[in-house]
Amino acid sequence: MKLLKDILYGVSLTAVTGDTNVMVNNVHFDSRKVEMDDVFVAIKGLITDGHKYVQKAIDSGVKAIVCEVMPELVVNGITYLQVDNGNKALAIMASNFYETPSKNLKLVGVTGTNGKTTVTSLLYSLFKKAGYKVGLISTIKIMVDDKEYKTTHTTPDALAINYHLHLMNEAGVEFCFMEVSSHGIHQKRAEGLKFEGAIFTNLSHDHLDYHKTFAEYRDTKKKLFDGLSKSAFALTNLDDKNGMVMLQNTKAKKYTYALKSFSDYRGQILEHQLDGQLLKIDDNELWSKLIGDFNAYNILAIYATADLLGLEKLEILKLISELDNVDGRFQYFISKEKITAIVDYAHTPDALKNVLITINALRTGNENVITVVGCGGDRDKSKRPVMGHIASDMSNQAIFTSDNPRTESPEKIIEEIEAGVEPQNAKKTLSIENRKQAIKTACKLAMANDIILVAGKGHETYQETNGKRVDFDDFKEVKAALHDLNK
Ligand SMILES: CC(=O)N[C@H]1[C@@H](OP(=O)(O)OP(=O)(O)OC[C@H]2O[C@@H](n3ccc(=O)[nH]c3=O)[C@H](O)[C@@H]2O)O[C@H](CO)[C@@H](O)[C@@H]1O[C@H](C)C(=O)N[C@@H](C)C(=O)N[C@H](CCC(=O)O)C(=O)O
Ligand SMILES: Nc1ncnc2c1ncn2[C@@H]1O[C@H](COP(=O)(O)OP(=O)(O)OP(=O)(O)O)[C@@H](O)[C@H]1O
Ligand SMILES: N[C@H](CCC[C@H](N)C(=O)O)C(=O)O
Ligand SMILES: [Mg+2]
Repeated sequence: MKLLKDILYGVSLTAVTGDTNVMVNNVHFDSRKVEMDDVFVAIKGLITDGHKYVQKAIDSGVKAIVCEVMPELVVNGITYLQVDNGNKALAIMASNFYETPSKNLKLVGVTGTNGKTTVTSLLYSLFKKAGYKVGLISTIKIMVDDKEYKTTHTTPDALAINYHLHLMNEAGVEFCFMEVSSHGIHQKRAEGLKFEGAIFTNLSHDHLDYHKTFAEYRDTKKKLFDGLSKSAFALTNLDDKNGMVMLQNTKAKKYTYALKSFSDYRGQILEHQLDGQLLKIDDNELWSKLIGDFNAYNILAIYATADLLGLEKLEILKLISELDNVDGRFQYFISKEKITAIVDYAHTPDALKNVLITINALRTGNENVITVVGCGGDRDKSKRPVMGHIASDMSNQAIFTSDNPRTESPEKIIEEIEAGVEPQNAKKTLSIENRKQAIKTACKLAMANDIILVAGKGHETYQETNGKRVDFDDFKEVKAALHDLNK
């Protein structure tokens, strides 16, 4: 049990009815989870409004209600706290409830359209290899040092973040690397956290269904940097058009990394092949198993971060050379018949383009590139034709298929992807709604030395249709299909 008054520390209250000197059990923002003596925080969501469930929470025995709008009838014995923003209040209360766990470790947030999972996961592995206890909050999983927890979001809700940071405190974790998505920032899931530093990877087209305009999307990402303290570091990609925008209003110490411009951390690509690339960073050569210009940026970002967090430069370079690809990010294998199959989480136009540039740069002769790709349902529709254009223009054959249709019609999504195909590329495309069949077809079409790219789902192990998830793993599917065809 905790004192309500303590949990409310730092929350700006506009009205209070009842006693704050009471003991409470837990904090929740979902009426279906509250129990006796909990606090219920009512949040205005996109689908429904938490204020509608205040009575239900009271029926379940809560002691206090945090709300933006006071109910007309207040119940005796319940404490009501009015706030301007329920999401913000929830985040501060979550941090207080777990005794500000972010201040007991060095927390680094990573934001940007692409590369967050790659950068956070690589930093987690690098610091583990350096002998530290490390935490990770990512799209793929949450790690409390060696213990793995499942996650449903890239940036979980404030209670889940602070709960896991608290577990990290208990386990003696010293560094935690965390993805900070634009939805997460907008819904204030990371509000009240004490960041040691923040990293910006890049900004390109995504989530324009949610943020409406690109400027709004950019400004949401920027808020992570605006909120940093003077002692924190803010590290940005200087080659990205919006790299410096992120640092405009930050109080933190500013650092830059780049491949093309003069920057604090400068890198150069000397050589690249399918199994890795040779880079030059700070006058030292470094071999990395991760390929593609985009990974050169990711490597520079982790090099700079490790340096800013106090690791020795030469040790960092040695450890980077030991790092493997992150699950579902340019994960590849070569079949008996020398067909290369690559599974990659490219689910945005920019990521797809980067991956195809990287693949095309690896071609040595007239081998074909066959791309299997789809776009998620209930997500930004405007990226669909753009991805259709990129896939068909940059591959010899593009097969459009389903990628988590969610509540939308898979055929309609595919039609929207097809709409971006230019007439001269039309004969290079096929549409096969069933992803398994699409992958099989790609494998049938492939000949020795060809490259198959299966894009969009990366590490995901499911296909989601109408709220139901069925097991599906691109890497297993493409491996099995090539094997069955004896390739
Ligand atoms: C669009 C979006 O981000 N929605 C998030 C939002 O849900 P919402 O606004 O729809 O909430 P709602 O259903 O309207 O409910 C409003 C409130 O009423 C409460 N409620 C509801 C019903 C009830 O019976 N009782 C009750 O108390 C709910 O708990 C909630 O507090 O708040 C929920 C609770 O935190 C999130 O789970 C949910 O994420 C949904 C599932 C989601 O798919 N989010 C994706 C888009 C997302 O966040 N993605 C980013 C990564 C994107 C990227 O960068 O690529 C991420 O960080 O994962
Ligand atoms: N620095 C980068 N710049 C551009 N593209 C990248 C970069 N790093 C990775 N990618 C591409 O984007 C895909 C997604 O990468 P990653 O999962 O690291 O991004 P993310 O930001 O975590 O995405 P999400 O928003 O879904 O969490 C990769 O599979 C790769 O194709
Ligand atoms: N974090 C991204 C992941 C997209 C992955 C793709 N496979 C899809 O389901 O759209 C999102 O929620 O938009
Ligand atoms: Mg991610």
